[in-house]
Amino acid sequence: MTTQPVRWGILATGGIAATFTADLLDLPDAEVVAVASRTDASAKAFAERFGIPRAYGSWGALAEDAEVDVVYVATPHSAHREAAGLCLEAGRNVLCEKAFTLNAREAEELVGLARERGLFLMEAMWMYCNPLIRRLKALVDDGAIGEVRTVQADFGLSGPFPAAHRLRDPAQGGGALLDLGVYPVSFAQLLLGEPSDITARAVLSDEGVDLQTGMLLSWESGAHALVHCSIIGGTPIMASVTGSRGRIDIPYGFFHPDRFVLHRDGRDPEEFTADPAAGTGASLKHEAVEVMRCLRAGETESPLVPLDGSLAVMRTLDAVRDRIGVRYPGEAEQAQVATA
Ligand SMILES: NC(=O)C1=CN([C@@H]2O[C@H](COP(=O)(O)OP(=O)(O)OC[C@H]3O[C@@H](n4cnc5c(N)ncnc54)[C@H](OP(=O)(O)O)[C@@H]3O)[C@@H](O)[C@H]2O)C=CC1
Ligand SMILES: O=C1CO[C@H](CO)[C@@H](O)[C@@H]1O
Repeated sequence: MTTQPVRWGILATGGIAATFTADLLDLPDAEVVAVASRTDASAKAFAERFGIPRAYGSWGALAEDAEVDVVYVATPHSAHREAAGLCLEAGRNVLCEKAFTLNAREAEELVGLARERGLFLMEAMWMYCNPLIRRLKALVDDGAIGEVRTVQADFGLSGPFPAAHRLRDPAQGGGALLDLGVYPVSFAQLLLGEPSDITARAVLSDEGVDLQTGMLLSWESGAHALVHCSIIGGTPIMASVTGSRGRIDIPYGFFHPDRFVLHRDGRDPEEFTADPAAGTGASLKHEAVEVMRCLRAGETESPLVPLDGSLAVMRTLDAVRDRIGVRYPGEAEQAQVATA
């Protein structure tokens, strides 16, 4: 039996759009049929580079393309709501880059749209689709280290990122938290769910984005997560999960691992490594494969990256930003509308 390829549309032509498109083109059951940009020139250049048949100079034109099965939204965070919303309203399924949106309110709107229309929507939290992260979660859920007491995870890059870079620009949802902190927070919440208490401290830039943020997330069980992110310092980018009967350590690059070590109390350490046949940990193919599996199975949500999980992460990021005093342009007005 032959499988019809899933027809992808790419919305935006920046760094991750190119990486993801290259990975898609390597999958035999995926086809990239269209790309959209804010400008015709950029859409055409991207289409030529990757051999994509249709190039649109507007997001709306891609959203209206009924020959597209799913759109990958790869804009800066500030535009996820608008771009993904346009696509959902026009009847397209959507894979939307992390952080899912600027804030939980926007995320709820997208989830509402998708659920009302019976369309597929997923945050591109590729870490959750990584085979070793899935293995780690299964081990923890099966009690391999007992009851989880502490999660530690960090993601810091030294840059330097110039003031014009999206990571420093409030108008693009810049800062360490939404771009990098979303990984350690999502890691902790994968294992422990939504925290009941949140403490955070940050150093802010002159533009008002967080340069580095330290967070202590707490759960009623007594579990803690110590989480850190930075765009002014290259941290180890490691994670560990400590339980009542052992610990799991993930080395550098914890959010796309090729290896981790399980220490069960009283036993020799056990090493888990990626199956090379399944692709490297750093591949974005794992999430693309999951999206296509869901579409073929008629599932509108991925069990690996559930929408309620993405909403819970956005609520945590909102709470952290509330503690550290980061607000993005337009958010003050949104809050007034919401409470009016
Ligand atoms: N999964 C992963 O490993 C990674 C995920 N990401 C996520 O992907 C998203 C994009 O990041 P990245 O590709 O690094 O960003 P880039 O700045 O490289 O690209 C973003 C693209 O979005 C489009 N765009 C739409 N609106 C704007 C705007 N207001 N200002 C600037 N560009 C805009 C532009 O494309 P055009 O000119 O065609 O309109 C631009 O090229 C972010 O959400 C980020 O968190 C980023 C890196 C890695
Ligand atoms: O999601 C991401 C993964 O890592 C990148 C850097 O290495 C980040 O900039 C990015 O946004």
